[in-house]
Amino acid sequence: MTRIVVLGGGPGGYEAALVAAQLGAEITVVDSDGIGGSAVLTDCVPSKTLIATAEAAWNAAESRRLGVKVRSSGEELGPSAFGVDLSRVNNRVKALAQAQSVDIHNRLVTAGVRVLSGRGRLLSPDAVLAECHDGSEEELPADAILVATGARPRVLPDAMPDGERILTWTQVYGLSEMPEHLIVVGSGVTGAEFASAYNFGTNVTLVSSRDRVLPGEDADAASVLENAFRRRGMNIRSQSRAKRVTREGDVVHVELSDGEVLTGSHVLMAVGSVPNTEYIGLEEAGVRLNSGGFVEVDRVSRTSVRGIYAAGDCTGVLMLASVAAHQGRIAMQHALGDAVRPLNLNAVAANVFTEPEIATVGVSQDDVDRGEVAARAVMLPLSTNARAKMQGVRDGFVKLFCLPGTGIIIGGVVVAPRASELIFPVALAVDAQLSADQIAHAFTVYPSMTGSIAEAGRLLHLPPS
Ligand SMILES: Cc1cc2nc3c(=O)[nH]c(=O)nc-3n(C[C@H](O)[C@H](O)[C@H](O)COP(=O)(O)OP(=O)(O)OC[C@H]3O[C@@H](n4cnc5c(N)ncnc54)[C@H](O)[C@@H]3O)c2cc1C
Ligand SMILES: NC(=O)c1ccc[n+]([C@@H]2O[C@H](COP(=O)([O-])OP(=O)(O)OC[C@H]3O[C@@H](n4cnc5c(N)ncnc54)[C@H](O)[C@@H]3O)[C@@H](O)[C@H]2O)c1
Repeated sequence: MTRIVVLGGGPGGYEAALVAAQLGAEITVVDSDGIGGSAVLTDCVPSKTLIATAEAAWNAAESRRLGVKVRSSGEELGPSAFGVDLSRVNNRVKALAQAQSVDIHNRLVTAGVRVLSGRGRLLSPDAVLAECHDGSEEELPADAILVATGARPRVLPDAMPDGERILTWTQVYGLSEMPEHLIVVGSGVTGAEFASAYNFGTNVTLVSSRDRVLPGEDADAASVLENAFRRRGMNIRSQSRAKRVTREGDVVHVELSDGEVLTGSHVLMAVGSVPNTEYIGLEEAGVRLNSGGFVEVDRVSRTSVRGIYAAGDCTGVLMLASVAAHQGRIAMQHALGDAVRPLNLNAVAANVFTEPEIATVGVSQDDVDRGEVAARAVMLPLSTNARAKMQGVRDGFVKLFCLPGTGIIIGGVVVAPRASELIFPVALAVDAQLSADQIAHAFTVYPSMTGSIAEAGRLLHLPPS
């Protein structure tokens, strides 16, 4: 039986373990912080649970625009009528994350995977040492090793988190009361999502080092989001870098690189991640890391050393739970001689869970504008969509990209509430190489937001020449 050892029990590691068990391998997962990894315990699952509360609060507050009022008093409910019990919210967040971790642990054990709680380290390209939390040590011989150790928040030396008022995103769930004034440093996906979630009931200032929020996303989408943020009272400081963060009793000061000092009650540092690739024997085993410390891998998750694979955030390849899981599964399929489809980043769907959400798949407007891809594009604002009007949706659009000659769909963007769900037909079209005409031809429900996706397909139709 092929022996596989996985370092790390996040989506990269646990999804790989499930595939390896199904393919008949003898598999051990060594995980240091809890099965499910950061994705389940500190990052993806907790943040989306927090955002679910923010979304519910916004919908309630906005409901008066649709005619909802308090029955007994006859009063309309404005945003000031709603508050958030952060202690209750965070208890729910932590309980849900823990339960999800237990579920995954049970799935692994049921599938026949051995789970060791502790830290793993490579002794050689074919052996791992597990230093278990119960004080024991075990040497695990391996025919193949998967490194899926993830990443952790980047910490700036002049902005050391104290876990109380200067926080990383893993520490916010310890708060029991809403911050009076939250300063979010960093306007990447993490910063934007937290700024959006707290933009209900809290003063939020977003410090963005670039000229717009979400510099890596579609510029039209980022501009819609920025307008929505400002409309709800968020203070956005563009082209501002945080140089130093200090605490003075109950207040925090954020010194910007132009010398200005912002004062708030709490700071959330969202300035990126660093990979967990140090002190685990990678370089000693000959595994090549890039200048940022990420493990170099090819499209079937092989590292520079035969028999050692890597998956997920420790590789720095599109840091998403879905991509980590995919890389992990591919690694096991390759290691165990199953059929493998190499990773195709052009078909990855991703979503920014802000209000509104921004979902993307395939080529981007930037790729087209830079001339890297030839495409025809169409953008349809949701303001023309009947369902959006009925639902009181103010912001959003659908954008599709197709190849100029064949009309094959190669990418798209949806900005809308629940864009994460609406992007699926576009992702399917990209993966299955459907044409704009095929999208246009499929029935959509009337009225529905997806009607705008089909309409965008119709707008891309070329008349016979
Ligand atoms: C705030 C935030 C929100 C996010 N939201 C989303 C989202 O909505 N959707 C999405 O797709 N992605 C999201 N992501 C990204 C997603 O969380 C990561 O891409 C995902 O966690 C990567 O999975 P992984 O398995 O590589 O690593 P992780 O989930 O980090 O798991 C790695 C595990 O390995 C353990 N480990 C480390 N070193 C060792 C060792 N030596 N031995 C044993 N174990 C070790 C770690 O403790 C951890 O438990 C979010 C990220 C952040 C920061
Ligand atoms: N919904 C999701 O799928 C989701 C959510 C969160 C994160 N993620 C993933 O995690 C990865 C990391 O995202 P991220 O947003 O954590 O990191 P990031 O590196 O993408 O963004 C960090 C931002 O902080 C800025 N910054 C750095 N130092 C600064 C300073 N001193 N002052 C002001 N700004 C500063 C950077 O310029 C950058 O724009 C991404 O690949 C993302 O896709 C995904």
